[in-house]
Amino acid sequence: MQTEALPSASGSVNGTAHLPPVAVHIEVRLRPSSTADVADVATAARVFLTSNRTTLQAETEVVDWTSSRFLTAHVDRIRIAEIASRSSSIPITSAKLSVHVYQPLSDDFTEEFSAAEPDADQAEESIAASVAELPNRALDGVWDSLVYEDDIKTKLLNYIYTTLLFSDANVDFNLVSWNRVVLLHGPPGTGKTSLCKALAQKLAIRLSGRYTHGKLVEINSHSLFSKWFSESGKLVQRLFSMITELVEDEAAFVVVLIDEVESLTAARSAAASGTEPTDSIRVVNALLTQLDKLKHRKNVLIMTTSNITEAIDGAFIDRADIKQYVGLPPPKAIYWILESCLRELMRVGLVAPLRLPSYQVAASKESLDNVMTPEGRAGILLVEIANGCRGLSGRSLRRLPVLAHAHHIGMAQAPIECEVWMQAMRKALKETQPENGETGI
Ligand SMILES: Nc1ncnc2c1ncn2[C@@H]1O[C@H](COP(=O)(O)OP(=O)(O)OP(=O)(O)O)[C@@H](O)[C@H]1O
Repeated sequence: MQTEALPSASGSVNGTAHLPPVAVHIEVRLRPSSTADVADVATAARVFLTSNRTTLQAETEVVDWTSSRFLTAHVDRIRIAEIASRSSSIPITSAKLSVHVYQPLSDDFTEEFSAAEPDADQAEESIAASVAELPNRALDGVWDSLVYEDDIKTKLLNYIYTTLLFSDANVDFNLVSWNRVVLLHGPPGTGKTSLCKALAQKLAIRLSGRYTHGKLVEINSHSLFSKWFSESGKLVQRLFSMITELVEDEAAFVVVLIDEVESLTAARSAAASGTEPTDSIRVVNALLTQLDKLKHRKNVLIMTTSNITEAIDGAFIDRADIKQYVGLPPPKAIYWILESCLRELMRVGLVAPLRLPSYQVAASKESLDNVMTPEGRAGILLVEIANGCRGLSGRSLRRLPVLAHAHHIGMAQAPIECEVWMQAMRKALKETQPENGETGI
């Protein structure tokens, strides 16, 4: 079994004197031009970390590896990803390093799948799905950019670990079964689609020991309910035969993403109440049948998203192994998101560099000692802004720096002091909040 590629389900420490080593996942990205042997790069990264680190901190970039000529020639990013422990930092002596070396492809490796018959006139208008090769450069870093307070990301990774473990152990499907379907639901702009794509990328990196490559199939739900509606049932069948073909390649791990799944599955209940044509029942039934067929495959995962959970067909919801609510971010997550925006603007030179304190420090009374330093003032101001942003989606938050610049900074010479930029964000936030307190951004 090769399930060690993902963190264990609990990751907890057992309290005995001789603790087993803790799995630490290191992700190493090869340069596009590198032809180095993956095993050599993994060894070099392992040697570098064990000789230059005393502790390892989860979710951090390693930046000082350029002292290794071999790594410099072949690698452009090393990241300490997850640590399978409750603690986010562990001594290197307790760590069992799992090094995952990958070389992402460019976006050009995306194909489109038309819903129409190959020779039909409407072929161009009816793109039913796109298929991207993974790992993909466009998706690199998305996983790290998504911030949730409750550990949604670990939950998803642990679910995949469980399904791999159960599949490898040949658990009898008649006795214990699962459907390989995940449903993320919640308000718009909370990162559901991004999280699905980021998970697909993560799996392609993490499972590279057992699958040589990954595929992300994005289904366009709307095109399945096209104006050629009576054709939709057949269309679902054709689409899923294409997916089955991909899944038959056992060297590939395939993630199928169905966004706004309610548009596909609401139809059956509407049909039952007489407001939808019976064709739509056929589409939903075709979809459910096809999903049932895929559950026996080891190398596939169906990720679905919805903004309106109430509208989803009950039979579909019942098939989802994980139904995860993805809500609006709380102040702590808002702080992290805005801080990541500011860090990016500092990286490109639009904002003057400043080391912002963590949320815990900035929000606690102890930090008042630092209130007079630029870092302390900036931290306190950012906490205030984060509190004022309650109720905003991640999408709106990532837009706030743009509005701040457009409305309040304009032509001023970069780099702008961080505090000035934050004041501008505060003004932009106020302007978008109508009298009743609801925000309009
Ligand atoms: N929790 C979050 N942390 C960081 N960024 C976030 C978060 N939530 C949303 N975003 C950002 O908001 C943008 C929109 O996210 P995305 O389209 O994935 O959301 P969604 O929930 O699928 O929205 P919709 O339902 O409207 O399609 C992305 O750029 C994403 O990075």
